Amino acid sequence: MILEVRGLQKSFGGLMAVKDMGLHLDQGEILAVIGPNGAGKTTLLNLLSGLFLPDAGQITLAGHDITRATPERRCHLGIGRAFQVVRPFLEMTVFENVMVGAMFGKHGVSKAEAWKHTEQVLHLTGLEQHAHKNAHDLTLMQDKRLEVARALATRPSVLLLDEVMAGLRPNEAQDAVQLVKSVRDSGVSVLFIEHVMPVVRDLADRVVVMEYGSKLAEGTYQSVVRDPRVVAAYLGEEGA
Ligand SMILES: Nc1ncnc2c1ncn2[C@@H]1O[C@H](COP(=O)(O)OP(=O)(O)OP(=O)(O)O)[C@@H](O)[C@H]1O
Repeated sequence: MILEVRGLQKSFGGLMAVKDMGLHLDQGEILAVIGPNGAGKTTLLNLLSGLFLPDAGQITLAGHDITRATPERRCHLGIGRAFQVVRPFLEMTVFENVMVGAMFGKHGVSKAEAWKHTEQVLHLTGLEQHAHKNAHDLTLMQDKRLEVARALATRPSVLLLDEVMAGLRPNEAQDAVQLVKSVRDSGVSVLFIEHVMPVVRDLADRVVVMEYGSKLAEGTYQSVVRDPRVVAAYLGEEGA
């Protein structure tokens, strides 16, 4: 087990966004976190990456308690994150964007090592031929690839993906599925939030369903989509 969450809790004013939440991510696993709007998925990711601190509960990464660590510390310890809204350094090239992460993601990396790692990440993410383009000249799919590449530049052991497929056409989403599988095959465990169900079906080894800040169900894609509690949670959303 690479990542474990126990009894996690986070309120905003009177609203309990995450409530007694628990989950684990195994080494080399791709785990989907799904759930209706407002279920607490993004808040969970923010707690994992250190953007928010929880009111209660514990997060461990490879056995280390990171519950109250800063985002920078978590990055150094091996948590990488890619966002739905991509924010590369627009005036820099693709190569430079990845190089920044490779230089600063871990302590004591030489420029030569960072350069080599950048080349490897660009190869893995299919951006080699675009390495010298400016970041503002990329297509949406290339933007997503760069977002994943920037997260990988910091050499994470766990990659958190926040709806990275949003806005992609179905054939592009399939390319993105292949990209995430290649990332896993390179030794990175992946936890992703996703609303596009075919992507969840094709990508996830296991699915955790959240509702009202807590875990409602977990299992294979086929088992959770047939779970009457999960069906009811999603139908409730449509009826709202
Ligand atoms: N910074 C914040 N301040 C106040 N309330 C917040 C904040 N972040 C989230 N919330 C509230 O917490 C609840 C959970 O939100 P969250 O964004 O985590 O859900 P989600 O499952 O990611 O939803 P979606 O699928 O729509 O992105 C919502 O009711 C939301 O309005």
